[in-house]
This record gives sequence, C-alpha cells and structure tokens, in this order.
Amino acid sequence: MTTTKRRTEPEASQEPTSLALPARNDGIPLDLDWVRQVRVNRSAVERRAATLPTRRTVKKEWQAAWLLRAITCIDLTTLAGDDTPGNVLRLCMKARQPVRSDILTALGADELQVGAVCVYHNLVSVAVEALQGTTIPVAAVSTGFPAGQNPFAQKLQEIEASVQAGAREIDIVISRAHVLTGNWQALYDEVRAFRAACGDAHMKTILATHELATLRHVGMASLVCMMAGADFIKTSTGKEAVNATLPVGLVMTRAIRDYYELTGYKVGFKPAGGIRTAKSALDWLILMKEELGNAWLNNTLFRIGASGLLSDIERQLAYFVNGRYAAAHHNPMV
Ligand SMILES: O=C[C@H](O)COP(=O)(O)O
Repeated sequence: MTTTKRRTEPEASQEPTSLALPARNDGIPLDLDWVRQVRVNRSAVERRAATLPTRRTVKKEWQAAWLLRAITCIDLTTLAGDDTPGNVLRLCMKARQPVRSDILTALGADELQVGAVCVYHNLVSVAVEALQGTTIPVAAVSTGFPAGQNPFAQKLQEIEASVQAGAREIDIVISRAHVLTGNWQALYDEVRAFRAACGDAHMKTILATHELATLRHVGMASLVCMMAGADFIKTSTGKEAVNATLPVGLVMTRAIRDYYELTGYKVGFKPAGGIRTAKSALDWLILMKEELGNAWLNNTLFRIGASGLLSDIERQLAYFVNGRYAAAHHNPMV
C-alpha cells in the first residue's frame, strides 16, 4: 500500500524493551484525503506475499522457540452454534496450560499461556470465572458477529453487556456496506461509537476482508478504523468464504506501519480464520517481523485468532522433543 503522508518527528524509542502495553490508540480525526490516497498494487502485493514464507528458514530449536511465541499470541477461540459452558470450560483449561508440562519441561520453557480466550457474548461469564487467578483476558465477539447486520443501538448494548460481564477485549465487526458504498464518514462514526462503548476494554476491529471486494478497500478501511481508535485491526470472522490470507495481511500491516509513522500510535494486528497449522503460524510471524519489526512480535500487538491451531503446534513441539508425532488423544483441544 502506498500513501504519501509521513509523521514529521520520529518517536524517540522505536523498539520496546519489555512487554509493557503500548499507549492505546486514541484515534485521530477522519482524514479523508489520506484515505483516498491509498493505492494497492495487487500483483506486487501477491508476489511479495508469495515470497514471505520463503524469506526465513526457522528450524530446530529456533522453530520451537517461534512456536512457543506463537502460542502466547493465540486468541484461543470457540465460536460455534453448539458451544456449551462445558466446552468453554475445557477451552479455558487449555488456555491456562496450552502445552503438556512434560513437553514444556523438555524444552526448558517456563509456564506458558495463550493471548486470550475468545467466545460469544453469552459465554463470557463462564470464561471469566474459569480464568480467574490468571492474567488471560476474555475476548467477546460483538456487534452482531459475524454479519454485523443488527440495529446500531443493539450493537452498542451488546458491547456494553460483554464489558459488564467481564470481557476485557471486544472483537467488533464493521458494517461492510459502509466500505462498499464508500461512506467512510459512516464507518468512522460507527467504529468511534464502538470504541466509546468499549471503555477500557481493548477493541479489535474485524474488517471481514473477503467481503470488501478489493485490496484497496481493505487498505482504506484499515486506515479509517485506526483513525477511529481501533486497538487492533483483524482480518476476518472465520465465517467468510475466504478468511486470513497473506496478501490481505500485507496490506493491513502496511496500513498499520503508515499509521504509526504518521501518528506514533502502534496498532495491533490479528489474522483470524482458517489458520490451523504450525507452518502457517510461522508464516504470519515472519510477515510481522518483516513488515513491522520485533516491536510487533508479542501479544500486546499481535494475535492469531484460531480454534484449531494450538493442536498442531503442540503436535510439532512433541515431535521436536520426542522425535515422533503423538497420537491425537495426547494433545486434546477441548
Ligand atoms: O476469530 C477467530 C476465528 O473465528 C477462528 O476461526 P477458525 O475457527 O477458522 O480458526
């Protein structure tokens, strides 16, 4: 993505030395000139995305270390019609101890936990209770997830109810119609209102990129959502026909870079949907390192939304430790 804007004074410290939370993105007034300047060269983006997985070879103990890092960035998710308090409880147990202790010990790793547990609103209180005594936040999908076709007032109430129930992170969906009709002011106002309703809860803004028609729209919507105060921008609900892809990730991370260079705010990135293999988790980590640098390689600025990824990562770690794959029942998901 190319834009011509640049921040005039670079921030003094570019790389964090600890995992202290970055300053929250307060947003800025809607800058329509900047939004309209966005251009995306689709074939260049696709070429670059295709080379990303080949740019770094991460093997052996380095691969194990990267996979452990990936686990700490997972928003461990269940968003199914047949979710019950029981399977959310089991998911929370997994979130507390995502990898078998014998494998962790063999890797010389400390205790490990995932980035968050992500559920539908009605199961927030179950997850909050199950995670008591940990620092793992509960994230709630909201605003008429996944289609976002509920009345606006109802969307605000849903956010407020999830925050009230203890969700510390809210994954909202945008109205795709605002993007498809070029109504950037409406998108800005909507996301700004969602951010106000979130209060202290961090807001991840789901673009549902596959439904935005073009990569340019993805870049424009990313910018508008950040201007409106998104703490994270997120690719997909996991329910679109195509979910997180590297070309979309490239456009969104470059929008994050442009926004940071102009405003000084670090906005996080969350690819979600269809990410199921350890190999793909490595690809996403490589994208983050290449496009945004080490500052974005931790769970304050990077999450992977996934329901099935952890099983494969645990399987690969077991292989690294034991030299053979464990049977599926040795690493149950829930
Ligand atoms: O936000 C997370 C996604 O809904 C998870 O999608 P997934 O089930 O394809 O991993």
